[in-house]
Amino acid sequence: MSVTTQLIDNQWQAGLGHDFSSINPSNGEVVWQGKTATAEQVADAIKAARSAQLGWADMTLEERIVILENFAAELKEHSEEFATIIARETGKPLWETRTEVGAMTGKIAISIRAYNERTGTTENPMPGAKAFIRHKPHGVVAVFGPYNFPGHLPNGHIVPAILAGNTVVFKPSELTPHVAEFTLKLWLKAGLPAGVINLVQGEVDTGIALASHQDIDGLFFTGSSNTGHLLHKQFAGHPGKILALEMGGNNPLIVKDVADVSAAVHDIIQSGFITSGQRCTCSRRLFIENSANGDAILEKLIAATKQIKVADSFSEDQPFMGAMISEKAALGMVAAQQQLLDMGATSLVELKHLEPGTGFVSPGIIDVTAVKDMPDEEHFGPLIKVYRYTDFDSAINEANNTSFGLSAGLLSDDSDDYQHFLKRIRAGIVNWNRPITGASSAAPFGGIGASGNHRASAYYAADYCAYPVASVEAEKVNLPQTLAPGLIIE
Ligand SMILES: NC(=O)C1=CN([C@@H]2O[C@H](COP(=O)(O)OP(=O)(O)OC[C@H]3O[C@@H](n4cnc5c(N)ncnc54)[C@H](O)[C@@H]3O)[C@@H](O)[C@H]2O)C=CC1
Ligand SMILES: O=C(O)CCC(=O)N[C@@H](CCC(=O)O)C(=O)O
Repeated sequence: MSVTTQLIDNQWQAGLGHDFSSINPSNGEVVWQGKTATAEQVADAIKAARSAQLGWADMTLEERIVILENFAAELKEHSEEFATIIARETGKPLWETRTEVGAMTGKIAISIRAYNERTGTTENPMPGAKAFIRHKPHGVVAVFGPYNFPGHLPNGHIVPAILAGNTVVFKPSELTPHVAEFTLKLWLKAGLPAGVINLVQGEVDTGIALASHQDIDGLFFTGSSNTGHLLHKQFAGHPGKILALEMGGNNPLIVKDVADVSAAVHDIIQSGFITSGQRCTCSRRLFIENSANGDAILEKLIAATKQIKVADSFSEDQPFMGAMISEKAALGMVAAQQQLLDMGATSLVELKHLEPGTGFVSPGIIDVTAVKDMPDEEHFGPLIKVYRYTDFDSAINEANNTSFGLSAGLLSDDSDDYQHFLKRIRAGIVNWNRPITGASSAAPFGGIGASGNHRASAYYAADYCAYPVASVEAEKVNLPQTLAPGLIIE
């Protein structure tokens, strides 16, 4: 049972709520056990963040950067241990969790650049005074993280938030408590002052206690669209609080006239099946032309999909896909596939639950061209839904026929096609002849519609971590040479 579950004011505490645990989805082993934070512990964490905030913001930017860079050094030093913890708790292959730790490390330098470029201080001369634009932190912000990148995605909110002078109460996914605990241990080694990042762990009730607390100034969320919508409703009537929502997608990838069929198949697989389909950017809908080229791509895709290696995170011969996050998630994908089959879809490669008690599934492809009234749902796993099309514009229209708008892509050798697509497609990430996953931290990252609330993360996270302050300043009060008409001051 972990007694280092909650970190409040740099003091580790056991939770005082109920038991919860995390399970390695590759083999059912219990990875971590602890108790949830109660509403009182959440309130204590917010109080600690509030007490620390002014002191933290009063430090110079350079002083805060030293702590952040120490954290990057700790990540580097403990990278293998950390990648192993992420792999055990999520089921992702080790090669992939190593890249997750790398992305966390890279986030520090990128956030510093973004802070200076997007929210730094600018000074402009004006007659008898100076005009300044500065940025100030909001205060205490809550950060909510998802399970699929339990290190990297919360880090994408936490690093820019504290860099800007905010303090944080972090509520990770209940499926990945060990990753969160290890992250905070590294922050402590980095010399983080008390109260700057507080960790509260638990399930939905802990999340509700944090999100609904009066004394937070904002909430940065990465997670499902359903939860994001609940939070958005909860924040209605609080225009003074900042809410950044990074949610899911029902992302389309259109393929049209490509000479290199193998390259197209590679990009389709990277888009649809990486992380066992558990990336918000994964393509869920694949549009393939009714043509000889389309047939060749589909045939090769089916053959390559059947050969995708699915195995344990630590297999010597590393797999492309590990287990999904849980057996429940795996069975959910089998049920989603069955629902589509019942609606008239045709299975091209069956997604199968591979081993009872684990999250292992094989990747699936299903042709949904004949299905009327397709549900506009994010199926968060390795199932590609194929739509055959004859007319490019109708494919683009159908690609846009979703309430989401996170990522979208076109595979085509014709640049005119891409210009046509780029103008019409509605999404925050639009790629051409590249996978639609693997977005860069050095670019804005966010979607439109049900995918977000116009507060893009990654490079633009700086924008929601601080508010602008415009000032006109002069060293002394000066009487203007010319007074306004009708004004006499003697
Ligand atoms: N747009 C983006 O940047 C990304 C979006 N995602 C999305 O995240 C989802 C997968 O992550 P999950 O962990 O399943 O998301 P989730 O929405 O279930 O959980 C996210 C966080 O919210 C908390 N939570 C859940 N219900 C809550 C409530 N009623 N009140 C307050 N807190 C609550 C959870 O405990 C967790 O900490 C997928 O839909 C995926 O598309 C994942 C990665 C990136
Ligand atoms: O937040 C960033 O620094 C960049 C965005 C990012 O890392 N996106 C990844 C994973 C997001 C997800 O789907 O869970 C990606 O686009 O693959």
